[in-house]
Amino acid sequence: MVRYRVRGGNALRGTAFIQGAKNAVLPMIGAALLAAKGRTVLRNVPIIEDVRRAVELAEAVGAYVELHEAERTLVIDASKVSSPVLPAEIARRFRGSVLFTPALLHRLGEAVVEGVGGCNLGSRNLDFHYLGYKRLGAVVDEGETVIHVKAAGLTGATLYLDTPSHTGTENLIMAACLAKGTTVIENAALEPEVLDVIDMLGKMGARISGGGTGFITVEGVDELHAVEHTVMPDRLDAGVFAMAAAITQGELSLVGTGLDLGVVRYKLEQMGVEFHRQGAVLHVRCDGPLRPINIITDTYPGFATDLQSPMMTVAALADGTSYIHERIFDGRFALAGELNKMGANVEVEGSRAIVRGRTPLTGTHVTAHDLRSGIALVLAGLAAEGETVIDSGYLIDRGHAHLAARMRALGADITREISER
Ligand SMILES: CC(=O)N[C@H]1[C@@H](OP(=O)(O)OP(=O)(O)OC[C@H]2O[C@@H](n3ccc(=O)[nH]c3=O)[C@H](O)[C@@H]2O)O[C@H](CO)[C@@H](O)[C@@H]1O
Ligand SMILES: C=C(OP(=O)(O)O)C(=O)O
Repeated sequence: MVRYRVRGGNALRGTAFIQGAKNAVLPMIGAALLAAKGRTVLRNVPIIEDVRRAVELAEAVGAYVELHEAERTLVIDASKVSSPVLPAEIARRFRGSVLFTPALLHRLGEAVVEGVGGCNLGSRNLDFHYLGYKRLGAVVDEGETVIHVKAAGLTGATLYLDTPSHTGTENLIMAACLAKGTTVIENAALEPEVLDVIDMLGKMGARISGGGTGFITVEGVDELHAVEHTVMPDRLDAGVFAMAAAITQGELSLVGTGLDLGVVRYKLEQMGVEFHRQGAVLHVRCDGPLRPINIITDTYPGFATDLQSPMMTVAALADGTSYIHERIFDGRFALAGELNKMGANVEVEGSRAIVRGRTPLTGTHVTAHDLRSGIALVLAGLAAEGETVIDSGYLIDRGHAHLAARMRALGADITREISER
């Protein structure tokens, strides 16, 4: 079992190197399997557990994969993909497994999904994915545990998503790329990671327009070819490091952020955190008390739900009462109980949380219930008095690469341990 141990009180200072985006690299690995010939090269790959699971899953269906960790580079040869089965023991360990379905459908005419994992955040339906496949001509057998999707060939259609699902949009784009004719996806997701995937698919030969507008048009092509692509920076990793500077009264230069932090930056600025861009480097510092904040999570360009938990930690350290409204997931407040064990005062009422700060935080033994509550507890540990022990660190490692080493380089007192239980 992986465990993080954090001793609080150190201000974080220095240069923080931001990793490549988890939520872009996973669909890109799925996209690489669409190329029947050649080798795909992905650069700036974050060395996280989800990528390791995606590599295992790609190998399980017959792809040849090299993960060069030091070079943060993946080489994928999908020419020998031969098994339609996404085995439960790998697929149930991460959400990104759902992104392998379109390639298997196109390459083998079927996909057998033995399970899909991911953070436990309440209901996480896949009905938009399966309804979309059906409208493109696939047959979907939804068994109790195994889902079997079959298609002798897909044909373009007009698709509508009730809400702009992130992986749903990526999956339907990938399904439409090699379908016959034109597909229109209405109410498509606008996330920058989706646009990065569209960029890669375009290089592969796909004909996709409308990315970032909510209405995506895909003209089907006969084949896609292997390409080289550099994964965009992880805006969630960047947000966490910005918050780490804020709550430790530190000063960080974020390198690799590339994109603007958007609403996260504006919210932190409202709390009293200062940002300053110098060319490609984003500086963040805080040397005064934090003000309370109101947050409403939403799809892009709204406040990302994946930063809601880390922001709850920041709010607990602000002087006054903050309000958080979680609108994407119906079970994403597991952090509250753990933060309260450390001395926070967080009250949850349905989809809303009231955070009464500032209360001094004291280190104790806490549990990560999902990736983002895990990293939020690391943040709490950085600002707490004494030692915070966080289990299970595997969940944090699902999405943040070399976290302890990167934070230690900035002055944090944090270790990653492998424990017996
Ligand atoms: C690997 C990946 O990219 N994960 C991200 C992706 O997850 P994921 O793509 O799973 O999230 P979605 O955008 O699909 O889900 C958002 C909401 O829509 C609902 N829904 C979704 C699909 C569907 O077919 N039916 C349905 O009802 C879900 O139950 C959930 O309440 O976007 C989430 C929301 O930004 C992020 O938290 C995750 O980090
Ligand atoms: C919810 C998340 O991930 P996943 O969709 O991979 O479970 C996340 O990254 O916070």
